[in-house]
Amino acid sequence: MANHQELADFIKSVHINLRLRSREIGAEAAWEEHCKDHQKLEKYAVTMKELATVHWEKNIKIHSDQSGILWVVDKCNWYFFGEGKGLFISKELKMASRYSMTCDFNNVVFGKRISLLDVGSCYNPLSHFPNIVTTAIDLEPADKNVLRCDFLLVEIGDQLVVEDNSFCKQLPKEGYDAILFSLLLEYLPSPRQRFSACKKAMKLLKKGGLLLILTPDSKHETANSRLARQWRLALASLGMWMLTTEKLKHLRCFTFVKAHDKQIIENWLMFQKVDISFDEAIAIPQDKNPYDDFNCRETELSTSHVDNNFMPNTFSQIIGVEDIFDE
Ligand SMILES: C[S@@+](CC[C@H](N)C(=O)[O-])C[C@H]1O[C@@H](n2cnc3c(N)ncnc32)[C@H](O)[C@@H]1O
Repeated sequence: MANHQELADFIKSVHINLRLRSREIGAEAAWEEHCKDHQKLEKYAVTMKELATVHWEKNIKIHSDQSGILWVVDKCNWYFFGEGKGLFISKELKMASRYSMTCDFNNVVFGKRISLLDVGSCYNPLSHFPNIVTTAIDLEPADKNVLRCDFLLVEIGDQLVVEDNSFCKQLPKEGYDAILFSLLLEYLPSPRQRFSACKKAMKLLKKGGLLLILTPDSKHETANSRLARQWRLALASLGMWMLTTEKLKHLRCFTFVKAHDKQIIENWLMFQKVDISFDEAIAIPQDKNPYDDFNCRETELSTSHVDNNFMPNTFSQIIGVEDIFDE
């Protein structure tokens, strides 16, 4: 078994190589090249699974109330079976009345178990929770229950289409109660690709459905608040309200809800100061990192401060829930 640092270095080197390559030849071409490197993708999958299940698992046992995965389960239970959904509906109604509009919630029905699409799942960590039925997809699955799929390319249609070799060809439109992007967006090298992933999530979610985003952030509560605001506006332009944002020690966790009526959120957006194009707005601090200290292209690297945020784990305390509608 490799040690934690070796595994972490390899993961970071893959992310950084992809970002640097994307600067050289453009994000689309770099992505295509990356996806053809099956050996690297396979090594990434095995490494990520080992990091999470062997090394991070130990910490989860000590801090069981603070793991990223348990945060997701907790948030889903709060939203679908606790007060979250009702809270959201009353807020959206209040917002509708501000614009003299009405909002119809009759077509929103969720079952007793949450259907959740885990994008970039790696090893399907949510498979053991009784309230959640997962569809787990990944570029390179690390578990037999994960479907092979490039979320950026997958088609959207009437139903889930899986080919013989567990290749997911199509996902169902408005087919999911919840979608999870756990450490997914920063893997994608450009803001446009991240925006396009969020756009796809919007199409796949039911109205009133939940998009949960976990992204590495080890800085203090407000350090990345400008970026967080950009994300909020970009997601709003797609028709999703930011419901909560919580800063854990190494993570920022967001929940967004697909609006029941897109017109209401469009009205809200008209009154916001928007100084960036939405498809460039899902930026991350690493986009501006020159990586001057990144000399070795494959397995070894001198550590980058920003990318260290990804490591070593996904825990810490929850320190607050923001009210979405109060500026
Ligand atoms: C940093 S790992 C996170 C794994 C897991 N979600 C977690 O939180 O521990 C990112 C994962 O996203 C997958 N991924 C990246 N881009 C993807 C895409 N376009 N479609 C599907 N999976 C993708 C990678 O293969 C990798 O397994």
